[in-house]
Parts: sequence; C-alpha cells; structure tokens
Amino acid sequence: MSAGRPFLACACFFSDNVFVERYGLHVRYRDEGQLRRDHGRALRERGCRSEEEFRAALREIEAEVQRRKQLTHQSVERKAIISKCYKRKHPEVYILQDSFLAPDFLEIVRYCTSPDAHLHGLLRYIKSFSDKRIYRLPVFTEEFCQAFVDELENFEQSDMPKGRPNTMNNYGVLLNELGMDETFITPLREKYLQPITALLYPDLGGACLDSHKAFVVKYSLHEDLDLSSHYDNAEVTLNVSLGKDFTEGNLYFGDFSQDPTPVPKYIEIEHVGAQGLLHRGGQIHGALPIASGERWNLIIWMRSSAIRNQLCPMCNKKPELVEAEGFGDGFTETLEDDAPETVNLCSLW
Ligand SMILES: O=C(O)CCC(=O)C(=O)O
Ligand SMILES: [Fe+2]
Repeated sequence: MSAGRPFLACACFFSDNVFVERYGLHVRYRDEGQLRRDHGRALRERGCRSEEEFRAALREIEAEVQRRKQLTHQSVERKAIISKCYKRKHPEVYILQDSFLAPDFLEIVRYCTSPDAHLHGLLRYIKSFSDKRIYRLPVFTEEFCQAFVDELENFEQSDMPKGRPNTMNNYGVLLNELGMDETFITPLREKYLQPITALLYPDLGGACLDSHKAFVVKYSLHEDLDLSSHYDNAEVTLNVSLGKDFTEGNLYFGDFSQDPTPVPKYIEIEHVGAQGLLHRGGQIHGALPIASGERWNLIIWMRSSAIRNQLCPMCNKKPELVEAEGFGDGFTETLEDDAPETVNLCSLW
C-alpha cells in the first residue's frame, strides 16, 4: 500500500489543535485577529478576561507553534544521541518476544488469524464497553510490564535528552527516540494487533494500520495528574496499563465538561494492570486525576494512510501534505488512480 512511499505530515500540525494549558482549551492559530474571533469567547469563559491574560495565552500559543516547527529536527538529534550514549538496563525488552505477551492475548490473535474468524466470535474473548466500540483485552505479562517500566525509569533518571509525548503530557517517553519502533512496536502492530483491529474497526482502516506513534505517559502526584479531553491523531488507539500502583485516574470517554446531565454522556473505564483498551482515536476522551501512586501507560496511536489520506483527522480537511521524518503523521502521497481501490480494500475487509 504505502510500501516504499515516504510517510508525510499535514501542514495543520503547525496551526491546529494548539493546547492552551492554563485554560485547558485547544485552539486553531493563524494570527492574533483570528484567535480573538474564533476563540475569544471560549477563552473568556475559561477565565482569560484581561488584555494581559490574553497576551500571556498568545505567548503560550506562539511558543508552542515555534516548538512544533523545531520538533522533527530535535527528535532526530535526540534519537541519535540516545542510540549512541544511552546504556540500556534491560536490553531484552527492546525486542518483542511472544513470552512478553499474555497467553490469552496470543489466543485472541490465533483466533483472529484463523480463516473463519469474525467479529462476534472475537467478542467472546474480549470485554466491550457500551456501544462506543471500546474494548478491553489482556496484552502483556506482569513480568514484562515490570521490566519495561524499570527500563523507562532508568531512562527517565539518565541524563539523556528527552522529548515529550505531546503538549498535554510533561512526563513520559517517546518510544521511537528510544529505538523501540522497528524491533518492538512495528511487529506488535503488524503481527498481533492488526488481525484484531481488522475485525473491530474495518471502517477505520483496521486491516491496514500501516504506521503509528508510540509513547508512554506517566502520572504521579508531583508531576502530571491527569489529561484533558482530546482526540488522538490516530484511527485506532491502544492504551495498555503498565502499572505501577495507583488509585483513581480512570480513563473517560465522552464530553466530561457537559456532565452531570440526567443521562450521563460519558463513561469511565478503569485501567487494569497489563491489560489494554482499544478505542477509536477520534473519540473524545481524557484521564481523570490519580489520587496516589504512579500510573504508567503505553499508548500506541495506530494510523491508516488509506483512511487519513482522504481526510486529516486533526483538521478535518483533505491533508495538505508536508515532508516528515520516519512515520511522519502517517499520510502518504496518493496517486490519482490508487486511492479509491486502497480504501475499498480496507473497508470491505
Ligand atoms: O492516560 C491515559 O490513559 C490516556 C492517554 C491518552 O489518551 C493519550 O495519550 O492520548
Ligand atoms: Fe488519547
């Protein structure tokens, strides 16, 4: 499908979905006038009332746009330094082995790769939550989770340069910079996750998730506690709880800020150690604050170029393609005559 074609990004990355932390709001930013017109009211409603406060928000937004412009280059540099200088504590966790995976997960994958596998058969093995197409399934062994978190802590404590998963997480690790993409995340996606997502999300390119962005988020009492409502730059997301011990910190889906309403519009889902949640990336969600302990989760944003080439999920327009490094944001150049065929291939699975 995208074999041999470089992955690209959408230009909206430099202007859309900019998170203004102090007001917990995502904005689109072209210039000051547009910001006032499009988001002035929402900012005021969240407490940004004086001109001085508006200027401070503007500075925060401009700094974020600047940061994004330098991101790719800095990430490539960090990856090179880490590869050269970082001493791995558990080198074995970098190369995916079947022994890291929960026996029940392997059973699910076996079912999904059998010739007569179908959605209803799969639903006997995994827990599904309401009608929101959110599923829980075992993924790793406890032993693997412990060794993996120990490796990530070792990295955190090292003096290596560190990127951050996104603007809403100040702690955590980008796994491609650590060198885990080729030997761990890509085989996990292609060999194990894709047979499952093909049955669960055929309409979202579940059968052809050809790239990803993988990172680990970390919440603890003196660092980040929670994560605001957002949608992921992904068709399908896998979120696995790696530990450690913590209380509260549930994931929620739906518009939390609109509740309480007579019929709750959002659902809360507890994380279970070593188990994963699969959900649509485009579904609004967030994480409630933890009350104690430390929470580490592996997040894999899985992308289908066949789907996103039609419509960028971040700006909701035909993507304006720009060059990128590695998997970029999972877009590819579509040739005039292969786009419809590619999409059919995915959605007819
Ligand atoms: O903390 C979590 O469990 C959710 C993280 C998340 O939604 C994200 O990083 O996209
Ligand atoms: Fe998310």
